[in-house]
Amino acid sequence: MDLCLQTTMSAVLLRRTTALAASRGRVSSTLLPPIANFLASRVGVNGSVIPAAEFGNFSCIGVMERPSGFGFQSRGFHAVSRPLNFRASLVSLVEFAVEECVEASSSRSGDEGLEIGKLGIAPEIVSALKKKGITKLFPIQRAVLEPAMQGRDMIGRARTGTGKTLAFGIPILDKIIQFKAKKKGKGRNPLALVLAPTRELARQVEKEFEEAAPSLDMICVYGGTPISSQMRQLGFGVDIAVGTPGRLIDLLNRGSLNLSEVNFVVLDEADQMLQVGFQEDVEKILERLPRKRQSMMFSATMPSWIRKLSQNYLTNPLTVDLVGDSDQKLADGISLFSIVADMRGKASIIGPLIAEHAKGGKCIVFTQTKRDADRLAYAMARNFKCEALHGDISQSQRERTLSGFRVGRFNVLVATDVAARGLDIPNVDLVIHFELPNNTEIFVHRSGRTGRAGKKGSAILIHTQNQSKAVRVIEREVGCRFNELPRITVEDGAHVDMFSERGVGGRFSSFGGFKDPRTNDSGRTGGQRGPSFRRSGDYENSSFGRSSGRDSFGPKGKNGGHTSGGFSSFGARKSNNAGDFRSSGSRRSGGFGDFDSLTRSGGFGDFDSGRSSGRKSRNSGLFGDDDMEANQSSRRRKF
Ligand SMILES: Nc1ncnc2c1ncn2[C@@H]1O[C@H](COP(=O)(O)OP(=O)(O)OP(=O)(O)O)[C@@H](O)[C@H]1O
Repeated sequence: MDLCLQTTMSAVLLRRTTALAASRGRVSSTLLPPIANFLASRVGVNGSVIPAAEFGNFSCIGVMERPSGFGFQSRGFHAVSRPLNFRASLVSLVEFAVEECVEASSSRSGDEGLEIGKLGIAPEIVSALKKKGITKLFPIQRAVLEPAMQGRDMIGRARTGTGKTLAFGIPILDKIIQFKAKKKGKGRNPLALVLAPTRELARQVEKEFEEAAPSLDMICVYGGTPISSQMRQLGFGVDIAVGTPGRLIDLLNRGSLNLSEVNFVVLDEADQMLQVGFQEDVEKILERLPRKRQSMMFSATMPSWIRKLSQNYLTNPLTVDLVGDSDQKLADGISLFSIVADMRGKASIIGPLIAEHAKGGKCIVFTQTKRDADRLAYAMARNFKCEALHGDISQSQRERTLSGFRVGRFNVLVATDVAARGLDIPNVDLVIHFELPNNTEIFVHRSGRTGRAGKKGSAILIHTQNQSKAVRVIEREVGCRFNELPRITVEDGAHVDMFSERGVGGRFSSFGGFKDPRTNDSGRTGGQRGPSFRRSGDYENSSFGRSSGRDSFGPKGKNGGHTSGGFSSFGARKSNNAGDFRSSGSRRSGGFGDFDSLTRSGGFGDFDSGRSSGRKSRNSGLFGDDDMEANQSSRRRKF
């Protein structure tokens, strides 16, 4: 019988679940079946349903079906475990965790009992996580743990920075540790494979796995690094392989990588992995995996097309969606701002924005193109210690740049969307969208580099007056509201010109990591060294903090608040020339010229209509040799 595993529960049902839990006070574990039956009867699902709950702004939809028996028996993996392929003690303890989810929804109170140490997870993982200060499961981890331990295929969606890596990591690591303990031997071929879209993300996932399960042997494979050492390491034997598709295919083709024993495969950032142009590579890899395996897809964004497409790769997938369709899709801690600037003045307002909003922490500025990342980083180097990150930068420099940013050697990273997804860098307090992203998914991911793991942060979208309509589209699609910042005027002397030929091409166009060529100042990290500015009264009075619901949509008009006078010490030059870039003669293909597409495409509201039109061309030099930084100039802007 076809087990209907993807069940949509309406908000009403969620509330009923919550109300049910609340009406009974502390929900005992014995209530789970009645709740499940209640939900099942309402939604007409023939099976059991994990209660849904709300965690603050998290709408938790956890739907579970009867055990399908689909698992790992074919390889004898965990063959001696219970019918559901996991240890009985864990079952009851995970039920307890679910119970607490229900309770949390009613009381919004603490989550005692969710301690990882009490869930029957391998002690090695428990103590390793404890060392990192991780002692309790985050909601997505709670929701995923039980079905993942059962061996269920699944689609997992939760907001950025909410712990998806460990959500799929803990069950996989636990199973492999148990398996190895029983087998008492060293595995040769990987038992788990995680595919990530960028090298940096692959490394991060590997690191997180390694830290959580130090006894397991991991390999991380990606381009731009010598393949021979990866081949050697594979020869010694590994438990888990993490990598980007291009290098994985290379290793497969050379016969160094054998995926025939993979029991678990994860597509991290699945919606990017399955975009047109990238999907073929992923498929080539999936074809080499055993048919019987557990497959999971995770992302903070799951456009409708991916749910349909996922049927090709997953068997009876369970959807665990903590975002939902109607809710706002950004992490709770992110305050959103927008600011109008004309094309030429944009670079000049970044300094004031950083000084005001980064609060001494780190800032990532996202550009649309690699060239603009170089130009802007170069131009900003006058006042800030900053570096560029994009796919044309050598891998070794990319790694130096990222680690320098992590440790605070410099505090401003100017990056293309190669850094938009997944990267978990501590203390990023501010994200600046220097240009509109191509679609709302990218907006969500870029913004999600701040406000992670319950922390607070700000994201500022810079746009021209002409792009106001696109900003409204983002608000609608993401379910958020921008607080508009007063326009910033810049004094002539303080103008940052990213279009002067000094910063174009040549020296800085294909590598990052440059220092301020003029001051050679290496003392301050991220501090503003440039012209001073001050806040206007307007600015102080503007309301900060993202409004999370429609009720808080203020009375401010669409473009209200564009008063001059913000940062009045810059005030000599007041820019009213929105759009004048087009006539400046500096227009480059694929760069700001893209903004024209706003008027050309006329395509608002098509965010969910299909996949990105990004194309991958290994030979074009527009991509790293294997990761998935899209060629920005070839992408169709959806706004
Ligand atoms: N249970 C937990 N308790 C405390 N911190 C946690 C927990 N789980 C994960 N974290 C931390 O939260 C941060 C964000 O986790 P992670 O990178 O997995 O988020 P994500 O949901 O994958 O984000 P993105 O969608 O941006 O990829 C990491 O620093 C991670 O170590």
